[in-house]
Amino acid sequence: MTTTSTTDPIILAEGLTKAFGSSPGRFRRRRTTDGGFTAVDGIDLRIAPGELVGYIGPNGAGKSTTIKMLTGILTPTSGLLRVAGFEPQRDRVRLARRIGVVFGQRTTLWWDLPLKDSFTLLQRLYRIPPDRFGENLAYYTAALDLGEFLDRPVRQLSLGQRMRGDITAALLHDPAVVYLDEPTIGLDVVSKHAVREFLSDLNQRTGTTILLTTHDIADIERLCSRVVAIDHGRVTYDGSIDDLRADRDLETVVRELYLGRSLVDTTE
Ligand SMILES: Nc1ncnc2c1ncn2[C@@H]1O[C@H](COP(=O)(O)OP(=O)(O)OP(=O)(O)O)[C@@H](O)[C@H]1O
Repeated sequence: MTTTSTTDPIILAEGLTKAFGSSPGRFRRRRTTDGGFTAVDGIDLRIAPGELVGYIGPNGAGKSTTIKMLTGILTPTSGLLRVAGFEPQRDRVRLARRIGVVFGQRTTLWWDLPLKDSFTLLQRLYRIPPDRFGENLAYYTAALDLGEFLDRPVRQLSLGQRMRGDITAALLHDPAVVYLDEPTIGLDVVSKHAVREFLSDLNQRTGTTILLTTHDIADIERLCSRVVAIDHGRVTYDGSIDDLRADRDLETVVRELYLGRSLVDTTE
């Protein structure tokens, strides 16, 4: 018998902090007299396998910095961090097999190569077995309607086509956790809808854990049963959008979440 349960978090952060421009432990406030800056300021987060969580807040709140720590790109200044049982910055290579990342404002695809060649390179990089790769590529080609531009160089793709390519690239190796940083930014209404429906289906079909950063409240409404809002590097709300909507209209919810006011303790 084991004491571990299926509800053990797949993402666990305790007191997660990232300060730029100075040494660990020197920050008590976000801006410091020596010009340093605390982008993420003691975040606690527990995300269970299979959750689809919206991670939102105003510009500069610290969302991308958090995601960069969750992938191992940035090293936390202090605090505890585990993703799929790994310490991201120490186990970056092993963790890479368990996570997928999409940065909506950038592509991870090879610009001059046909889209399908990027996928083949990723197969080699992640050592995806040929059968599995074939199945996944066929699935995503159909689900995201990639067929007509698989042979086109990435630089010739529209934003919506490129985004669908990036999402596929992040999923070909069957990651347990996917971070999506603004996956619908700049897309037209139809493409946004297609991406949302795809993500919802992915989450339900495979149980992939998804952490989604977005400024589009429709993404949150359609996809996320739970929202974590941050501002000035601190969590201001962690709960369901329905709880917020019980006594507020949507416009007020959006304003409060994106202005970063604390919805937890309104006496502040
Ligand atoms: N390498 C860095 N050095 C110094 N400051 C940084 C660095 N990276 C980010 N910051 C600062 O940390 C703060 C948080 O940035 P971050 O990119 O995490 O915000 P964000 O919530 O993702 O914002 P947005 O919604 O605009 O993408 C910002 O004020 C940013 O200027």
